[in-house]
Amino acid sequence: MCTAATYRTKDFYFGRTLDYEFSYGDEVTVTPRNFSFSFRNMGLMESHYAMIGMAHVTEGYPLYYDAVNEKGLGMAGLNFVGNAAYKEEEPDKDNVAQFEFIPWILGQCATVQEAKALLKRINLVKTPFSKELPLAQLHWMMADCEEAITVESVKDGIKVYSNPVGVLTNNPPFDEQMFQLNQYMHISPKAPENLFSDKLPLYAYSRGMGALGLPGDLSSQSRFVRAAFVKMNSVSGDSEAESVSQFFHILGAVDQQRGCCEVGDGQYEVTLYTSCCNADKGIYYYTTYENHQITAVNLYKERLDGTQLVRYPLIQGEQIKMQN
Ligand SMILES: C[C@H](CCC(=O)NCCS(=O)(=O)O)[C@H]1CC[C@H]2[C@@H]3[C@H](O)C[C@@H]4C[C@H](O)CC[C@]4(C)[C@H]3C[C@H](O)[C@]12C
Repeated sequence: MCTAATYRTKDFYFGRTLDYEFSYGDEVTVTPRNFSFSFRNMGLMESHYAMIGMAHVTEGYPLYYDAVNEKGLGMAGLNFVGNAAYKEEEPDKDNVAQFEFIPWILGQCATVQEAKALLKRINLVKTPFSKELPLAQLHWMMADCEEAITVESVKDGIKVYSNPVGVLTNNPPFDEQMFQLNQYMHISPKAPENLFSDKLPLYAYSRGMGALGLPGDLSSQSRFVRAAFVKMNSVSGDSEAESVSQFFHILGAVDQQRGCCEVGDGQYEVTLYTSCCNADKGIYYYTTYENHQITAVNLYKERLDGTQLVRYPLIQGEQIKMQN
């Protein structure tokens, strides 16, 4: 399971948790403006916006899981197993493979509005990257500082939903996830009043009782509700440190600990990494399951007009600061 979220203070932040039972070999990867993307059906894109994000790089290609471009547009792919459907190529459409979707959009669009225009012509095709890396069944959140949308390629075609919460998890489809929020509209950060019966002396015996009923499990619907509640009620200062700290706290609400989500054969899904990108400043912050210290890579410290990928393997292992 995974959860993606946006957050706005003075700057705009976009990030996600990536939850899985193994890593493909993830690296913070900068794609400079003149790296040549060769699209399977759409030809070469020789110059484009620069981007930074988490990717598995193979055969010289950045297979992005999530990224933000130099214009502050962010995009993340999350599992959508059983619902994602990719198509055969169609004439008069932009036939883009699932693994090309992030470079296709972030390479050319500065805003969600521009992405929406491209999405009108898109057909996500079922071309796999390779035999070893078959199609990933995903849906995506795209966001800039103004708005967020969810994009799903399903049996009926491409669905584009406005995402007023700025949160995405996995199944079910996004419209159903949103509908479920209706079930939780009584939940509040404030202390509850006794509406149960004025004939009973009920009272709030503990802090936090306004959120009684907020689901605590790891299912994707429950994580959606929990992340939405935490994000929508989030309060923080607007400095960089306070904003980044708060962002990691928001996604901390849906963190997965080893042992709690068994996926078979003694294997457990865990939060392999959590990212938070300052989309205005191009700084990609991350923590990993093994390393809680926040590490960061700055897009603008690289030569943005370059042609070669710049790759940063994740720093692993707890970095514990001894105080005495
Ligand atoms: C496993 C990741 C999604 C994590 C997630 O949503 N887990 C939830 C599990 S579940 O709902 O509860 O089943 C996805 C997100 C991005 C995916 C990767 C990216 O799409 C890039 C390439 C795409 C290739 O087709 C496959 C390898 C791959 C490198 C993908 C491997 C894997 O499917 C990734 C890493």
